[in-house]
Amino acid sequence: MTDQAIVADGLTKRYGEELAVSGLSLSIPAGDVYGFLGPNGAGKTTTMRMLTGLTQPTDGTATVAGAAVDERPALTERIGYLPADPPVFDELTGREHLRYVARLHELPPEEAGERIDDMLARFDLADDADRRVGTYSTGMQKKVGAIAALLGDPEVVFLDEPTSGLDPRAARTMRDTVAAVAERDVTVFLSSHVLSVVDELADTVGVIDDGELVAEGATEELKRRARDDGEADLETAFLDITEEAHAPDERVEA
Ligand SMILES: Nc1ncnc2c1ncn2[C@@H]1O[C@H](COP(=O)(O)OP(=O)(O)OP(=O)(O)O)[C@@H](O)[C@H]1O
Repeated sequence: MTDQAIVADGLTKRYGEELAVSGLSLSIPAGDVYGFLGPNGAGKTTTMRMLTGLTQPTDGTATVAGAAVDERPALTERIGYLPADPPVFDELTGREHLRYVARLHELPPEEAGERIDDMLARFDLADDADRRVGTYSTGMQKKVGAIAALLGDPEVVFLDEPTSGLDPRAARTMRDTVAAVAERDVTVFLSSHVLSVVDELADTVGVIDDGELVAEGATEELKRRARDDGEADLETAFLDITEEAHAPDERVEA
């Protein structure tokens, strides 16, 4: 794996007239936890869909874990993706769904079985593993999606709102799991509106607004930039950055 786990150069996505992501360039070192923040509609999910090969960029290029995002087989082998609303097969049980994902990653069945049992127990899903996913609550489906994203031992994992819909204990488990994954030098691209989660986990934060990256830096540095009185927090930094991005440009008005 190269030193940079995620490299994007001028990544752009246009939906008709709508410019969802505009000339986004990223260079994220391997092993980093990168918090990707932005207001509703800023372009976070669109960026993640481009970086995971699910949506083709209108312009620009990107490489994730050494695979170009249009090299689907090589890319999907090396990455995991937990979308905000993970797709699940209603007719399968939780365990069957995860076995299917393990087969896609060509995990040996015995190893897959052990890993699935371990993750189901960790997420307190063991007792429900043999029930149809269609009968699961939103939070239970999110847990299955998270296990599926991590099952193939990805080099880079994309997590869109990983704690939303989870009860406090499950949210804690999710945060601990992400921290443990990051300890193993997996690169984590984490998008969440829950800034305490990003603050806890992210080494670096990037802020996207109206499709453009408007700030990027070490989490602590971004917080310090927001306040110089020692009361720095990520929420203040986020509000300042996104307000500035929308402030009328006086030079243009003059
Ligand atoms: N399939 C699509 N067709 C048309 N427009 C789209 C499509 N997907 C996203 N968009 C538009 O692209 C922009 C960015 O959307 P995106 O879902 O990437 O935002 P987001 O930052 O993930 O927002 P949120 O925080 O609300 O989830 C929005 O204006 C959205 O309406």
